[in-house]
Amino acid sequence: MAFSLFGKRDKADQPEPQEPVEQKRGFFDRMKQAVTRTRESLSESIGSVIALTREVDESTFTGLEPVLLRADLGAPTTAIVLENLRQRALRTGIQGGGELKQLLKAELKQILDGVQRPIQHPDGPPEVIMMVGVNGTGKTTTTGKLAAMFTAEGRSVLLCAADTFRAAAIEQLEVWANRSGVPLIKTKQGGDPSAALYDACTAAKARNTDILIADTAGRLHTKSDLMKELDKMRRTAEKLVPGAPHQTLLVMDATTGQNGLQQARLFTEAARVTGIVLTKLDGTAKGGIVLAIATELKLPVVYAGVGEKIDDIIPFDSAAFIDSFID
Ligand SMILES: Nc1nc2c(ncn2[C@@H]2O[C@H](COP(=O)(O)OP(=O)(O)OP(=O)(O)O)[C@@H](O)[C@H]2O)c(=O)[nH]1
Repeated sequence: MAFSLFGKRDKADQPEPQEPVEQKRGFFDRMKQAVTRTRESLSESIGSVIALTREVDESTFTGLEPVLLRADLGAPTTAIVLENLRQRALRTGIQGGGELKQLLKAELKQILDGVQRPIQHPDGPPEVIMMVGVNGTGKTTTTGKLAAMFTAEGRSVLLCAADTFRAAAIEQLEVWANRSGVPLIKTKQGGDPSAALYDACTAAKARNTDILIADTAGRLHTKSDLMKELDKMRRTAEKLVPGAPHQTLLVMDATTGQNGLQQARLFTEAARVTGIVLTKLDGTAKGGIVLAIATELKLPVVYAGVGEKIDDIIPFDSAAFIDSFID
């Protein structure tokens, strides 16, 4: 197995390419842009708590609680953050609000870092990635964006239209495939998604394709026949490619907040999810859901969707997120 961060794949005989400084800067700026709404609302409310803070005491934490809840950290995560902050504040004997803000940032970053883990890539191609999730979260769009991103990084990509349920999904993916110039394996609407995946795995092996991404139909964890279908897809991939699917990415819509989290919790248990893609981060003031995902799902956010265009996806970086989240 080759290990690396941020979805970068290192070929055994090549030194791992460093992420260019400008590219990192670009990701940082785009993250900052994407969480503008969350930051603005948070900064204002944290600002007013801090303005009242001559000395950090219990009233400071009481003041912070609704602020974190409004940013959608959720009750359990907010309670953990405040308790840890209280302990840290006691230990370090901090005084003013400025120091408190730095401690809060450190606390939040630690939560995110705690669930980050290197992506385990297979020793040889193809790497199989399955996109799963409830309806309308952005699976097809994200599949298209990832295809473009990997292609731009010099990897060969094959797409599999395994969403044979939604009428327009195959055509939609075809449009994305054409945009980034990658081949697509599809079957007709209503066809067996596992059969499409079987063909795609066979083709990816024969063509020595680096990455195969399968877009699957939106489903609820409560639909047991559809969850079984996902399981069948997994088994089909595994039969043809050792260790496949190497990544199962749950696509979550950031704008659905705590409701989405509840669905995701049950989904991750059933579908062996390895990481989260958080879409529509650009459209919400509730970016704190990232922290709730870390504490409650114990899964890393691997990519963030920050718009509807083909390049509106960024590898998730906890430092960039926290710096963008709290000014
Ligand atoms: N603003 C914004 N919109 C997004 C993002 N990702 C996806 N969308 C939009 O979300 C809508 C749904 O996206 P799809 O990719 O069709 O969702 P899906 O999960 O494949 O849908 P089903 O197959 O029905 O489950 C589309 O209008 C996308 O343009 C994002 O990161 N930001």
